[in-house]
Amino acid sequence: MLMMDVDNTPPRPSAAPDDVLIAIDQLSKTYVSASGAAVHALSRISLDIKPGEFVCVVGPSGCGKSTLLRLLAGLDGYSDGRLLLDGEAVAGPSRKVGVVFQAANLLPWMTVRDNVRLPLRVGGKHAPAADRIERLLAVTGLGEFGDKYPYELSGGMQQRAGICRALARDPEILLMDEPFGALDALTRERLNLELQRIWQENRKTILLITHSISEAIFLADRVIVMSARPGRILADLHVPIPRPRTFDDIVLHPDYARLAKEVRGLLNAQEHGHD
Ligand SMILES: Nc1ncnc2c1ncn2[C@@H]1O[C@H](COP(=O)(O)OP(=O)(O)OP(=O)(O)O)[C@@H](O)[C@H]1O
Repeated sequence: MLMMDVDNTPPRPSAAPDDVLIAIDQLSKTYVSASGAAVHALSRISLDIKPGEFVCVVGPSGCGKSTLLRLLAGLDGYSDGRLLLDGEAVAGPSRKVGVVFQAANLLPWMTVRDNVRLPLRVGGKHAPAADRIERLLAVTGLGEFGDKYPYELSGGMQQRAGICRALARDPEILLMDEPFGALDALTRERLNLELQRIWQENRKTILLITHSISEAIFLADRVIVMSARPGRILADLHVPIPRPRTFDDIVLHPDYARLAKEVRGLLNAQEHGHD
């Protein structure tokens, strides 16, 4: 008998394998509420994300999606488990990571260009790559708006500026928490198309949280479905639909219908679990 036929599965190595950029291993997070009660937000989440993958996370409200993103961004500490970015334990915010939240949070007294440039200045780079900033503005349709102030922009444009700012330092990983949640449906679809294009051009690794099943399937290589709190992973669904995708085409795709039904079924079961 060949030795390799024997099932002696090795223990998980301490560093993630080369083809894993984000390694989440048995990750748990418990908050202590103002009244002193323990709030179990995440329970033993395990998930590996490869470089260049586009992963969308859906789940019921309060299931710990934003918590997961904050832990990945190094903005909060975890209670148990392991969290590695590029083989290194997350111990705080990293230059490898850009974050986009639901509100663009642009500084109102700075122009769009200065807002986008801000992470480079804060990061101590004295000669921010002007070309790069201009290219980012152009790619996101803000080429003509660099000198404007945030109040002069629509909500969708502000959100695009927020994406530019997150990309300014050329991070390997982009974490997006409901980035288009506050926008009208058409603007949201347009920005989904733009994000698809930006991702295809740059191949960042993206983890995006959304409440929209169609947005998740449209954008993702994988859709992760989380349970009600404490958040666990219920399903990790591969989206085999070729890119570039359009909304008109994708809704007619049999895999779209199959995946949407599966995700909806899982989420509905969670809602009923609360009854
Ligand atoms: N700082 C905190 N202190 C105590 N509890 C918290 C804290 N932050 C979040 N929680 C709780 O942890 C749970 C998960 O919150 P989180 O914001 O991660 O959920 P979510 O899935 O992103 O929700 P939503 O979809 O509504 O944005 C919730 O019950 C929330 O009340």
